[in-house]
Parts: sequence; structure tokens; C-alpha cells
Amino acid sequence: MEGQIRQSLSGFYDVFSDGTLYRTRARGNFRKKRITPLVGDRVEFESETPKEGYILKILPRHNALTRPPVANVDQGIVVTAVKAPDFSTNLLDRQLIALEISQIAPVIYFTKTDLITPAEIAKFETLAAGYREIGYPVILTAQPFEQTGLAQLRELLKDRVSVIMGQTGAGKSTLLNHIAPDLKLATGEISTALNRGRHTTRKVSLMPVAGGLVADTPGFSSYDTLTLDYRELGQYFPEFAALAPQCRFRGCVHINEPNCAVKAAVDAGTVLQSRYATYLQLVTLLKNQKPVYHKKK
Ligand SMILES: Nc1nc2c(ncn2[C@@H]2O[C@H](COP(=O)(O)OP(=O)(O)OP(=O)(O)O)[C@@H](O)[C@H]2O)c(=O)[nH]1
Ligand SMILES: [Zn+2]
Repeated sequence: MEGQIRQSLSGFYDVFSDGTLYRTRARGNFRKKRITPLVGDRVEFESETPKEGYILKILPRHNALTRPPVANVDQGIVVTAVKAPDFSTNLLDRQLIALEISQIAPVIYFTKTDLITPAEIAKFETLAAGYREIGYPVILTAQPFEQTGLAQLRELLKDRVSVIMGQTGAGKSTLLNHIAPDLKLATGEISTALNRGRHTTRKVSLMPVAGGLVADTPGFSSYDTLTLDYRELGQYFPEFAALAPQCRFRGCVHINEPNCAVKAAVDAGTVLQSRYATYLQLVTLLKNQKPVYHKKK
């Protein structure tokens, strides 16, 4: 049979197939090959009863995260407070880059808009327009949890596997409780898991929410070290990557090179200044990072 791992808990994998959950284990040879099935994996399995079965094969993954340990993630909802904690474009951009590197489509959801003035909201609207221009869906409403915003998010969650990420206190649990009020009992679990993922059980699951699946543990933090060459960073800024072919030099890193299309766009105001500032800061960081040495085999 074929199915999708929806939950893992102490060596058991609950595989969803054709409307039924099957409790399975991984065959011994997986451990020998050091392959660990992940929640989100599509698998071939055999099972005579829903209580007992074996995973035979893991089908190719699109991607795999370590935090949370979930495979085949389609999108990351970056829950971002406009205030409390203070908003920072730098932090938002770092989260977007982390998602881009993992090939996960970002969605930006602004929270706590009740804590700022209409004038400040207008500034966020300008910023939101800039991010939409890049191609990222941005959800921003004048008051928190307005139906229009929630409906947009539900539509995006539908038929996709999502992880929720965002700073502590950004409002991740609160948002999920609004999105899935019908899951009262389950959302209690979601918030516990989202609140203190690290301290609770090592259970990982995908919860059915709004016609899609949402990981019950929040996504990696933007402070995870970036392990890439600074020359590759531009690839993870989609608007830079789109302009790069117009730069005069192939392999332009958009810093000191003449006739750089990215710098020209920053000057013209068609690329967000704040994005370029984040880029420069990360380039410096990556250049100063100690190289990771790999032992010769
Ligand atoms: N004023 C206001 N407060 C909010 C809003 N959303 C959440 N909060 C509050 O902000 C605090 C943090 O919200 P949580 O939902 O627990 O945030 P979280 O992102 O899950 O936080 P962690 O579990 O620490 O990662 C709580 O006291 C919420 O009641 C909002 O839109 N407006
Ligand atoms: Zn350039």
C-alpha cells in the first residue's frame, strides 16, 4: 500500500492511506542504512490490520527539515509581529532565506496590528507591497484575525503541508487557534507543542487544518547558522536572482561590481532597500565565518 506518515512517536509511524491510519514500524534494514522515516514522507508499506504494519520503502523526498523533522514541506508561514516583539526586516528576511534554502515557499502573516497606529499600518502596507512584488503572499489586516486575512490563510493552507515559524511571542499559537477553532482539543495540543516543542514529547505530527496539514512543532529559527558560500546568497533573494542576468558581470555578487542591475534597482527603489541591507550584512557575516573543513575520505 502507499500512504503518508502523519505522526511519529517512539519508533512508531502512523501512516495515512485511503482514509485510514495504520500504525507501522520501519523495517530493520532502514536502521542499518541509517535512514529514518520522517513525518510527511510518502511510503510504501504493508499492513494486515491498522494496528500493525511495516514501512517497506520511502518514496523520494522533495525536501527534509531537521527542525521540525518533517519531509515534503510545501510552505512556511512566517508569523511576524508588527510590535511586541519589535519588528525587524532583517529577522524577517533571514527567515525567508532559511525557507528559500530549504525550497519551501514562504508566506508572511503579520500579527498584533492592534498594537500600532493607522499611520504605522500604512508603513507596513508599503512594506507588504514590496514583499508581494517579490512574489511572497503577505497577509496584513488592520485588526488582528479579520476574516479576510484568515480566509486568505485558509486558502493557502489548503492541500499543502505547512510549517509555522516565527519569533517567540509572535502569536503562532494564537493564530492557529483562530484558524482551526473546530479543532478545540487538538489545538490545545498544537499550542502546547508550539509553545514548548523542545520540552514536550518527541512526538511529531501533521495536523489536518483547513484542508491541509500543519506541523505541530514550529519551524527552525533564523539564527541557525547559514552554511553557504557568500557568492550563493543572492540565489535566495528571488528578486536579486531575477535581476542577476542583467548585471554586467556573470557571477556578480552585487556589491562593488560596475553596472550591477541589483544595485541599480535598489537606487531606483524597485528593490527594497532593507532587503539589500540584509544582503550586505549576511555577506559580511558569511565572509567572516570560519570555513567548515571536511576530512578527506
Ligand atoms: N495584542 C495582541 N496580542 C496578541 C495577538 N496575537 C497574540 N497575542 C498575544 O501575544 C502573546 C504570545 O502569543 P502566542 O500565540 O503564545 O505566541 P507564540 O508565537 O506561539 O509564542 P511562543 O510559544 O513563545 O513561540 C500572547 O499573550 C497572546 O495573547 C494579537 O494579534 N494582538
Ligand atoms: Zn549585480
